[in-house]
Formats: sequence, C-alpha cells, structure tokens
Amino acid sequence: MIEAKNISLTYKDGTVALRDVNLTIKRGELVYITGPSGSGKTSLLKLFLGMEYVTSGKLEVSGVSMVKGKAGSIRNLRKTIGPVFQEFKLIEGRTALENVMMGMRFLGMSPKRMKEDAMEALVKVGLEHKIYTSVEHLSWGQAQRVAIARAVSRKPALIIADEPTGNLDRENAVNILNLLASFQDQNTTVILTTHATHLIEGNQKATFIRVKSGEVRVERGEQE
Ligand SMILES: Nc1ncnc2c1ncn2[C@@H]1O[C@H](COP(=O)(O)OP(=O)(O)OP(=O)(O)O)[C@@H](O)[C@H]1O
Repeated sequence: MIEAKNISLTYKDGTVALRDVNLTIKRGELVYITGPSGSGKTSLLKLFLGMEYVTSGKLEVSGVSMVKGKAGSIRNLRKTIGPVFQEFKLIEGRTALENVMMGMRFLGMSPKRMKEDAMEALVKVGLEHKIYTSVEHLSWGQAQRVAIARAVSRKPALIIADEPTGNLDRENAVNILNLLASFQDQNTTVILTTHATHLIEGNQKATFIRVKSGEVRVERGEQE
C-alpha cells in the first residue's frame, strides 16, 4: 500500500525533516508512528497524503507515485484516505451529522445514502446521542470522535491520524486508540502518530515506525 525508497524531505527554509527513509506498509496493517517532538512524524504523514512532496527518493501510495505532476491521481487517491488532523478542522455552527456528511461531499453519493453512512459512522464512534449537537458544544474527546467518524464514513482504504490522543486523559486516549485500531482489517490500513507510547508499546499486532531526527526504524510485530 505504501512504499518509500530512500525518501528525504527538506523544507523550503532548509530544514531537513526526513532523510533517506525506506519503508513498506501493507494493506491491513496497524501502524504507530512514534518519536520525539520535531522528529518528522507529521512530515511523514504529509508525504503520504500528498500535502508535501519528497525532495528525493520515490514514494508510492496505493500505486500512485507521489510527485507534483500527478495532481489528478493524487486527488483521486485522497478520496480513498480518511484523514484525522490534530486540529480536527470541524465546522462550528454545524451539527456532528452535518460535519460528517461534509466529508463525503465529493464522493458522488446521494444525500440519503450520505446521511445513512454518516449516522452509521457516528454510532460506531459512540456518538449516537450527539448526532444533532452543534460541534462547538462537544468535549475535546467527542470532537475527536466526530473527526474520526468523518474519516471512516468514507469507508477509506487508509486511515491516517495525526496525534489523535493529544489533549485527552488516559481513559479517553485508550478509547480513541482502541477505536482507531478497530478499523484495521484486511482492507483498511490504519496509520497514526502518537506520543502516548505507554499505551501502545507491546502491541504484537502492530507495526512501529520509530522516527528520530528525521531517520526511521521499522519494527514489526508477529503478524506476517
Ligand atoms: N512547513 C515547514 N517548514 C519548515 N520546517 C518545517 C515545516 N513543518 C515542519 N517543519 C520542521 O520539520 C521538522 C519535523 O517536523 P514534524 O512536524 O514532522 O515533527 P513531529 O515529529 O510531527 O513533531 P510533533 O510531535 O511535535 O508534532 C521540525 O524541525 C519542524 O520544525
């Protein structure tokens, strides 16, 4: 699903965020990206999403070469990815349901089908009682769940979440991590960054990508 060969990313101001990274992520893997602040975790996710492009090396996501000239293919690829960003990007003044439905606007579905799928996703994340609540009235953890519902309602092949446990207490962080892991199956790959390493270490079913000063080490569990 993701294949990186000797990829590096240097930002315009000369900051080297990633250097000579090699990795392969298969369909259906659960991947935790860990590492100190500023080590390059978000930069790696941005490359996977086509929000930044490699300075050198080759990166393919679902068979699409992630280079600037492929804007059309990358736009189509993004329809198969469910992203969960740190700042949620929820629209205030709109309900949880409306926010989730907005994430499906470009998929060409009928409004009825969109509503059904959005409801189903909100139930899955445990927010059936907040479907018609405006998002600014939700707690941080609930807003995070809306963002996850928005990502999974599109039935993506790849879920990418950047620090989904940030600002959550231990109990909520565990719940969110379990929720995201529950979407992993043979057809859905789940990749997330987290500082909450104490909550995930030892998970034999997961793959760990350890990032340190832009360099990457991959550790695989028992699966194969
Ligand atoms: N747009 C940018 N322009 C220049 N430098 C950047 C840019 N975005 C990130 N960086 C730098 O690249 C390096 C890696 O940043 P990145 O956000 O990937 O780290 P991170 O591991 O996700 O950190 P955190 O855990 O704090 O979110 C850092 O030195 C950061 O300051």
